[in-house]
Amino acid sequence: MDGDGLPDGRTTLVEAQDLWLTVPARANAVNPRRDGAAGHGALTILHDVSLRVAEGEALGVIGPSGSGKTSLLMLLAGLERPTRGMIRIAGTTLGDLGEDALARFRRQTMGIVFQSFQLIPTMTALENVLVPLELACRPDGATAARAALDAVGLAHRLDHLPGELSGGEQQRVALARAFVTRPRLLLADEPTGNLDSRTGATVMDLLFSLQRRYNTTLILITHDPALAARCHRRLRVDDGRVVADLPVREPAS
Ligand SMILES: Nc1ncnc2c1ncn2[C@@H]1O[C@H](COP(=O)(O)OP(=O)(O)OP(=O)(O)O)[C@@H](O)[C@H]1O
Repeated sequence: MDGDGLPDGRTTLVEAQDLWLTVPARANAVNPRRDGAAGHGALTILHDVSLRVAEGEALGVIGPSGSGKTSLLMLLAGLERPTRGMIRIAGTTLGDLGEDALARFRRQTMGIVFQSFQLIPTMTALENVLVPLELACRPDGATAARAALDAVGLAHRLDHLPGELSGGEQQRVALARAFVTRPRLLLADEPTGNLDSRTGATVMDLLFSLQRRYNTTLILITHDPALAARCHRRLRVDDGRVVADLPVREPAS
């Protein structure tokens, strides 16, 4: 079984329980919080965070700068390990996996979109989108990558390097790369943060349309209240804690 049932019959895809993230004090320069939770001078970035996200749900994560949103996303992606607590995604407990198994699980289950696009600069758009397909040993890789770039309106830019594309185009390549393996979970960290508002709106229309088309579970970090309002639910984080979990609502279109 993939996950527990929620009261309304939906399946839980992502579950986090009592997550703490603590780092040595000297590593933190921006928002030090010294509560000694993990020894003298340790900084606790996340405190006792729990959440559940249903399959197909879009969750917006909002909160002030430095409140811990990206740190939470890094834990959910398995790119960082929590100091305490449990994360279960699609029935798999991340803490049970070693690094190789975790990387494999991440490739099979998740797509990640970053504010800074994170494309490989020496590879063309097509080659960038091919990377996750090749790692998954997909024999139809080239066809799938072309179709994914077509779906984001970039069929005519397959052979261009990221440096030859605009910011919005680069983020569309990143979306194609994230969705090409049809991940069950898409993690997006301020995907429009480096784009002007008009380009950002186009990228987000595309992201939500792909999310709905594939029934992808979405966890979206955003500073933009209008984007958060397009999600089914909003989680407000402040000072490393979840301070509000605003209930399911009809998302704005
Ligand atoms: N590896 C680390 N070592 C030390 N401090 C860290 C580390 N990662 C994050 N922090 C600190 O944890 C706090 C939360 O950072 P995080 O990037 O999660 O916040 P955020 O809510 O995403 O902020 P923003 O909206 O500005 O991107 C910040 O004070 C940051 O400096």
